[in-house]
Amino acid sequence: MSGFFRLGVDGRRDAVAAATHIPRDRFAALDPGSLDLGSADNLIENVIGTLELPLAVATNFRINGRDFLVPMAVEEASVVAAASNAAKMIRAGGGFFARSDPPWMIAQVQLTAPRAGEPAPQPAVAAIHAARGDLLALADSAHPRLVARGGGARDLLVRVLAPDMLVVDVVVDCQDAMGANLLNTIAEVLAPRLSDMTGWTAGLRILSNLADRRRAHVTCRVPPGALAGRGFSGAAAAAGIASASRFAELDPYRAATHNKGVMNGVDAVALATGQDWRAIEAGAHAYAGLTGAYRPLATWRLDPEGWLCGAISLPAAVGVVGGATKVHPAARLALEILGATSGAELGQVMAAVGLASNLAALRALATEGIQRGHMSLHARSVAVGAGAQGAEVDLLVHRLVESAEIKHDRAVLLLHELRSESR
Ligand SMILES: CC(C)(COP(=O)([O-])OP(=O)([O-])OC[C@H]1O[C@@H](n2cnc3c(N)ncnc32)[C@H](O)[C@@H]1OP(=O)([O-])[O-])[C@@H](O)C(=O)NCCC(=O)NCCSC(=O)C[C@@](C)(O)CC(=O)[O-]
Ligand SMILES: NC(=O)C1=CN([C@@H]2O[C@H](COP(=O)(O)OP(=O)(O)OC[C@H]3O[C@@H](n4cnc5c(N)ncnc54)[C@H](OP(=O)(O)O)[C@@H]3O)[C@@H](O)[C@H]2O)C=CC1
Repeated sequence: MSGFFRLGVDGRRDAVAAATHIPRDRFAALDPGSLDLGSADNLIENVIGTLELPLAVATNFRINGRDFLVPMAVEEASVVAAASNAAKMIRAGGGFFARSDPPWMIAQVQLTAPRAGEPAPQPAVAAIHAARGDLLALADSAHPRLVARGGGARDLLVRVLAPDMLVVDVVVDCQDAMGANLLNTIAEVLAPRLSDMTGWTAGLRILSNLADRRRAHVTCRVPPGALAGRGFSGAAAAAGIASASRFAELDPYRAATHNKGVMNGVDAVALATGQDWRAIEAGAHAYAGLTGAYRPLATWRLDPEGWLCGAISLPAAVGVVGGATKVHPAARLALEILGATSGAELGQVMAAVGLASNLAALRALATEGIQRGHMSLHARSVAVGAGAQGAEVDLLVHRLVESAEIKHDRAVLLLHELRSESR
């Protein structure tokens, strides 16, 4: 869908409707105000309105040989352009290759010693291990329909965190749901039994957002020619990107920014498709720090032929059922446009968009710098913020980019000049 961005909003809706076979009139779900106040009032508490964000579609994504139009909701200019841009380069190498771990999440029950100063965790640990089968069956009894769908409790581990504190981790296959509510129920069902059998006190009963058993793994291989740009060769860009990856692997200060670039894409897909983005953020950063040092989520290497090879593993606690996926009309349509049929596939798309977002940013940073591409698109929101309307927006953007000072005060001044000239 080359040139998709040059169409107007209506033209883009026509193109997406034609590509997805979703009836054109359904796109009204993306009109302003489609989340009515009554529904909003039922989604959260103390509602006084709704907050709208632009919803866009990223192009060029081919994952495991299948084409996706990827809905993204974000307030930052250039994020969608960057993802589409990098996906086009990656497509030149055959696209993204993705696989998923099983949809396993962890429910935690905290247990504390009955009497301070007399800790003896071993008998409690032994009692829990001995009852493993019964405890897994009890967990399954909380969700018979999940078990019927092929999900349910898979494993149970006991870890001694301190002489007077244990945690029981129950691994649960939650199929196509994000799983938080499912797992919290299981933790609450197990807690009294664990307490009875050990004599220890049950504390917190909640899922863990470190979804490291449920990762999406995505790789890609990009021919250097696809990375060439204004005034730089593909080989130079590829080498610069591999070096940028090493920088992030060696320095947590850089890794944080590197991962911000990854999350530009991941969060935008999460928001558009009605996911719990706080859970995804928490999981991603906890995973990035799991080895003790904070690490980049996506890495890049040159292979012997000089192609650029990228890889990402992302905890993917996402679902195509439950949460807000059925309540928010725009999220519902976004999921339909994406056409992901399972939570695992949605996680793979998110990881692919994270990898693409990272590639676009690193390519710009390692060559011409971020400002040309990013700031020229950011200039549009600066122009609107300064009060430009209709045809004034393009004219003001042009002048702002020419002035190389894309700032609010400058935009107000240039808009004033523009209006005086046309009087
Ligand atoms: C901004 C571009 C894409 C321009 O890139 P360009 O070279 O001017 O683009 P092009 O005209 O050659 O077009 C190439 C493709 O890009 C897409 N594209 C191109 N323009 C548009 C547009 N207006 N709207 C939508 N899509 C666009 C589109 O897919 C197009 O293909 P086509 O449709 O022509 O076949 C490029 O410079 C770029 O990728 N820059 C990176 C920008 C970026 O990473 N932004 C994120 C914000 S910065 C940040 O938050 C993170 C950071 C940087 O700190 C992370 C880090 O440090 O690692
Ligand atoms: N720390 C955190 O991250 C926390 C997050 N949350 C919130 O929890 C919500 C997510 O919890 P979650 O349990 O996913 O959501 P829900 O409870 O909304 O939905 C899951 C339910 O969907 C039904 N279902 C239908 N089809 C399937 C399928 N194919 N696979 C799996 N389940 C299916 C199941 O119910 P049935 O079997 O009865 O049909 C299942 O219990 C989010 O809103 C999140 O914000 C809440 C607390 C803490």
